[in-house]
Amino acid sequence: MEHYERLEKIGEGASGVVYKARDRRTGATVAVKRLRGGGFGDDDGSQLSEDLLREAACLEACRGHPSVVELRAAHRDGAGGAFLVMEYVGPSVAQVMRERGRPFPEADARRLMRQLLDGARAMHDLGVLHRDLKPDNVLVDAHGDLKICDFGMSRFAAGRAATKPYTSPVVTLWYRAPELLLGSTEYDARVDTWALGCIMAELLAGAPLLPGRSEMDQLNRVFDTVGTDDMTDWPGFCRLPRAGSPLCQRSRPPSRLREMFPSLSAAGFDVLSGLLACRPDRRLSAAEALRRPWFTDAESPDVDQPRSASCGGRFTVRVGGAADAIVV
Ligand SMILES: Nc1ncnc2c1ncn2[C@@H]1O[C@H](COP(=O)(O)OP(=O)(O)OP(=O)(O)O)[C@@H](O)[C@H]1O
Repeated sequence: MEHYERLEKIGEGASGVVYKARDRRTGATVAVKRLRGGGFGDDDGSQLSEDLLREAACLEACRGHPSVVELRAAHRDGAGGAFLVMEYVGPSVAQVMRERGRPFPEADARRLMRQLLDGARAMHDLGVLHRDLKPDNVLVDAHGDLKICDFGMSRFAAGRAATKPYTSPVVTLWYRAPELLLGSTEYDARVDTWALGCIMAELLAGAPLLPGRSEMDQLNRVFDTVGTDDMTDWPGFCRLPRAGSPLCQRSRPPSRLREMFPSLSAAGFDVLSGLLACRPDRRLSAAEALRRPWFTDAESPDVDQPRSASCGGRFTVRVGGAADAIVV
């Protein structure tokens, strides 16, 4: 890690500490994530963990997409420290929203959601599930564009053994899809699109949509907000570990979502309610959401277009740059 001069700490979470740093060779400002237990000047000799390998592999798969933070390198040092070097982006959406203190107008929310959905569509096409989308894990660059970060919970969906269940719980509570709250271990990319629905609501309202205090409180809030009609007639429902919970038996009023967002256009509400469909098989995928009129009929297409021409196949727009010393 002698190539990087550590500047200030910019974040800390469950999996590691993130520092702003300067690449001594190029002068570029980068973000260095040190896996908890690794070292950045204070090595404790731990091994590069499986988690870091997975995070680096998922980031590398998505590298080059403008809505995904760019991985520059993954390092192991002699002492067993483990680091991810990324482009330095800027503050998180969570920080920006806290400082801003008011909701985003619908046109801005649409521009931001287009970028997030475009990134999600690309990662899902590549078989990557993020599994921890939330405003803290979306960064805002100097142009006001968004980049998804923190692939610490991510994994590849493709190629898994059919018998191997996914981990549950994943996703920070407030953004956790109902099937996860009900204990599903056979979920898919729609857990990410639920989280994106929660983020969309937060951009439009200026406050979290479903700030639960416990898993059961979270489930209660989900059902009280979007109703249960569509969930309980889902064929997979009765196989969910918590389907027998009294919370699922209680009768609920229909969805309150529309009354919570009265000034949102019909096209905007179509996307919001589609992302927040309780039943996962009726929830919009990222690709489907991007085909809805809210995006396709945008009034100002010239200023509201995605930053890459296409995210199918390899998105070549920003591929390049120095993927130096990838050691994964
Ligand atoms: N490339 C980057 N550029 C700028 N800031 C970053 C970058 N990567 C991470 N950060 C900052 O560091 C914080 C923590 O990073 P990250 O989410 O990857 O760590 P974590 O340990 O997995 O956190 P958590 O447990 O909260 O999910 C982010 O919320 C963000 O504020």
